[in-house]
Amino acid sequence: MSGADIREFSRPMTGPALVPLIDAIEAGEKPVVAAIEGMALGGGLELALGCHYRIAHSKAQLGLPEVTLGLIPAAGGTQRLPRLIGFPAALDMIITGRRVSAGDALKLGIVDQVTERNAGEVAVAFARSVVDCPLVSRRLSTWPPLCPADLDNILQMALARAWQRGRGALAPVACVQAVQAARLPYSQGMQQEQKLMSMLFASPQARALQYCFFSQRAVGKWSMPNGACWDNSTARPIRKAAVIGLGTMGRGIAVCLVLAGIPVIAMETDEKQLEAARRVVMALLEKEVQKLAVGLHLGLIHFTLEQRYLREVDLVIEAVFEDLALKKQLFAELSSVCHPDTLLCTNTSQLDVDQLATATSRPDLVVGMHFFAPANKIKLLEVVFTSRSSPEAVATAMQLGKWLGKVSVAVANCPGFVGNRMLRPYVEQAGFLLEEGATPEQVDSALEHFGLAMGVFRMSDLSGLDVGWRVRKAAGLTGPGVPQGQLLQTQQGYRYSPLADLICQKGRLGQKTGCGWYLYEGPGGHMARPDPWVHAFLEEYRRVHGLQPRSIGQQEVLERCLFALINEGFRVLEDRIVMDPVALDVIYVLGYGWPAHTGGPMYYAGEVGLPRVLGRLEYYQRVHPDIPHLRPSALLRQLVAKGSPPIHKWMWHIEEGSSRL
Ligand SMILES: CCC[C@H](O)CC(=O)SCCNC(=O)CCNC(=O)[C@H](O)C(C)(C)COP(=O)([O-])OP(=O)([O-])OC[C@H]1O[C@@H](n2cnc3c(N)ncnc32)[C@H](O)[C@@H]1OP(=O)([O-])[O-]
Repeated sequence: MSGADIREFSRPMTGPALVPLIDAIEAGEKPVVAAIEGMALGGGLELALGCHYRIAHSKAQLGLPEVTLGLIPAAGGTQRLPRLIGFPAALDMIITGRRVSAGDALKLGIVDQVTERNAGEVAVAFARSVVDCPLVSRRLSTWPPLCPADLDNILQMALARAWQRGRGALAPVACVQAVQAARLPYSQGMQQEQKLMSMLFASPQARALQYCFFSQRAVGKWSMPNGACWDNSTARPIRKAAVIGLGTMGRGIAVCLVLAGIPVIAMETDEKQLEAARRVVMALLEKEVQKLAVGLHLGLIHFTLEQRYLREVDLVIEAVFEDLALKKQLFAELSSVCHPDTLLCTNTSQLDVDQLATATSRPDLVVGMHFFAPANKIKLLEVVFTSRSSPEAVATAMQLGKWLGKVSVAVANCPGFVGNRMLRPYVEQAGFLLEEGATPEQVDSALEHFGLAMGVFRMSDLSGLDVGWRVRKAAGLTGPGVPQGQLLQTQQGYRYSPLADLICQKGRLGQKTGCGWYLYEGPGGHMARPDPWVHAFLEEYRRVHGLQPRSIGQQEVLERCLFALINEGFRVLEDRIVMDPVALDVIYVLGYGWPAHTGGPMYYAGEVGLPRVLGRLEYYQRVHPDIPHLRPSALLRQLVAKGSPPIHKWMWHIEEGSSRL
């Protein structure tokens, strides 16, 4: 049972109230045994906690995921679970919303028995065996709370962890407060639980998180401009796959495939790189085997230097060095080496998938599968289709993503696809703010205070400043033939900040070199500290170029960076790169650390108010007429003119607009 019907949250709840129902079961004189066959989540687990005994099938999963919906368990879970398994374990489950396996639930004491047989049948037999046993000790709400001596410290640490998990998110903090009330008598604790739930239930954050829940499922119902979509396209079975290029991304992708039980040919051209990859991949798999406690055939993966093994695979994912010529050459080779029906996928994050398709004899079987680092952790997968990609190829890549535990989002091929395309104006504004007087830490703290997992400069240092540098060189924006560091340098007619290029030229590439926008404890360090060298560098740059620094507030940082990103999102919709704005929100929440409790960039724009977003962009565009990314998109203007319809109606206006053309 997956808990309360989330769809009911936006309308009056129907059916019997759960709390009195569970209390009545618990108080009853007949032993009630919960049989947990599949999922016991949220209200489902809370109902089971009100029963006197719990039997779970070995494949069952249990959890209280309410926090992921901006809520708290509100049918006694915050009061019964700490009594049953203690405060630390209960806090961990409730603050994270994570699911536990039946085996772990047995170890924790949540269930009384785990069975490989039909849980219902076992529960009936169990009920018969306890029919004469007294129930008084089985009523959790009557148990005294198990208050450890250091409970205050445990709660303080839980509060700090709750805050760290989602800066600005209300629900994790409320979870701690509700569990804290389990030190009181049950009825008083329940009053606190209900009070906190009432505060959260109608909150904008709860609505935003529930929007995220449904959005991540809606993107599975993908469609393409040519009318192909999820329910008229058939995915092919993937009996064996290959990963070519075993750098960081290739290794993560190979791990994903093996964990999904798909045999993998892991291929490199360099012996040393192959051996290094073998060691890393096998270590990652060993770790997953221990963590997941599942049987895994490590023999599923075969490391090789030889292309001949590629003949037997159904799908190839290349993750070689991000160089177009190299990838085109590889795709041309794959055309002749692989079986004619083999899908050829690229993990490129920036390069033109259409050009790769052209390099093959099967452009219809070429799609992008853009994983996000670390590939075996980040749930997002951008499936990039070209105008020639067949619906079957897209359906297969989307399906494979799901098998790998990813949320696959189908996007049309364009520079940067969706995530990186929207990121460009965001990063660009951050650079301009440095020129105008801000420091990297001022910009980052404003963005992180908003809730982003990492500010733009910390994120750049993590991924490596040379990544963006290579892209700008390829775009002809910088490099040996391009004049460097001139006043508000214009490139291709628009304002361009050379700051990142100048930093890279100094060999400051971020964490990997021990310095970038920040200073680290050494190459590979992670502790970002403000760097006096960067401050002096910025002051000198402004002096040389006659730039009068000014104090820049958090509001301007957020508006310039986030609204520029949102504006590009509207352009992505105008260009029909995706067919639904929820796709942009899913991409940013899952792939770029956008705070889920605000719904995602496009949902957030609706919450802020489209007229305000438009007005602020118009203001900044007047102040900075040489920055086209600040020019409000036509769709944003159109939506405001139409009275700012809700997000699920935006695409209708695009259809309406394009049908008028
Ligand atoms: C009084 C308060 C009591 C309590 O404390 C509050 C709660 O219980 S709060 C609730 C706490 N419970 C949770 O937070 C559990 C939320 N659910 C999940 O975590 C996963 O769905 C689950 C793990 C159950 C299955 O994963 P999977 O196998 O990958 O499958 P899937 O995920 O693709 O879902 C298939 C379809 O079912 C839909 N749907 C699913 N659950 C719900 C729901 N509760 N409601 C409505 N719909 C739901 C889902 O939208 C999708 O619809 P569609 O139209 O086909 O796209």
